[in-house]
Amino acid sequence: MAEEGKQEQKIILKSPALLKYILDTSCYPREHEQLKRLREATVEKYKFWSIMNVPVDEGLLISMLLKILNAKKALELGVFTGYSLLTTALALPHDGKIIAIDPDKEAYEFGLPFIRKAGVDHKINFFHSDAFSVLNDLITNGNEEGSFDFAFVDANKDTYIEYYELLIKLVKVGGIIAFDNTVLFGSVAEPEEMVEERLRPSRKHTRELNSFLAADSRIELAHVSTGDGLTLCRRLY
Ligand SMILES: C[S@@+](CC[C@H](N)C(=O)[O-])C[C@H]1O[C@@H](n2cnc3c(N)ncnc32)[C@H](O)[C@@H]1O
Repeated sequence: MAEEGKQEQKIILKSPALLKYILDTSCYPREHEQLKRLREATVEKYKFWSIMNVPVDEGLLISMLLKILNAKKALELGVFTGYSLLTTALALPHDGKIIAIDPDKEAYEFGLPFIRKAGVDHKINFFHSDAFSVLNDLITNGNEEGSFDFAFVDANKDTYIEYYELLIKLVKVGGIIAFDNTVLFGSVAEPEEMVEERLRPSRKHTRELNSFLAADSRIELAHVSTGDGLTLCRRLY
């Protein structure tokens, strides 16, 4: 299927066949019906750009992580059509809350009917905005420091370190900040001249982020080989 082919481009496993095996055996059969419909509708409308949706294996991991954390309050930076947002909304309890931020309202509204059908839209507060201003506002005017269990960052790569400095204040001690695309199609490990020119700025920012996080004593770190790379940062103090 076309959408499976797209996810295979994110492979960091031994072979595309191995990823297909994992997706077919353990992931697609476990995918919530509305997530599957949202994923298929996104492929239909956005074609190549549907690759921006978080892949199914990563979604299942995020869902389990949220439940292990007993998370009630989450932040999401970069919503697009809402695959990771719906994943998060399904994993939080009935009274859970998510602040979701994206300057692209049209893509969010495209995914909203699937979120509504899943019965979890009441948990979401969508901000049609750049993430930086909302995060600053939550700190300065919202008195929200130390109140979030989980933050998922899947937005513009050039300001991930700036987002991190705000998010480390907003998540509680023991809470998790998760950064997506931290291997960036494998480009982080390739010499710059081998990387497509359009990817080079994001590759540079992602490499800087990875080194920065690895050296930061405020967090416990796990760089997880799923999807396009998922870095989990658990706030220690
Ligand atoms: C990779 S997509 C997010 C995919 C989404 N997590 C999913 O699973 O479907 C990246 C999104 O980041 C958004 N974005 C770009 N700049 C942003 C910013 N400054 N603040 C918040 N979101 C931003 C884009 O509009 C785009 O929808």
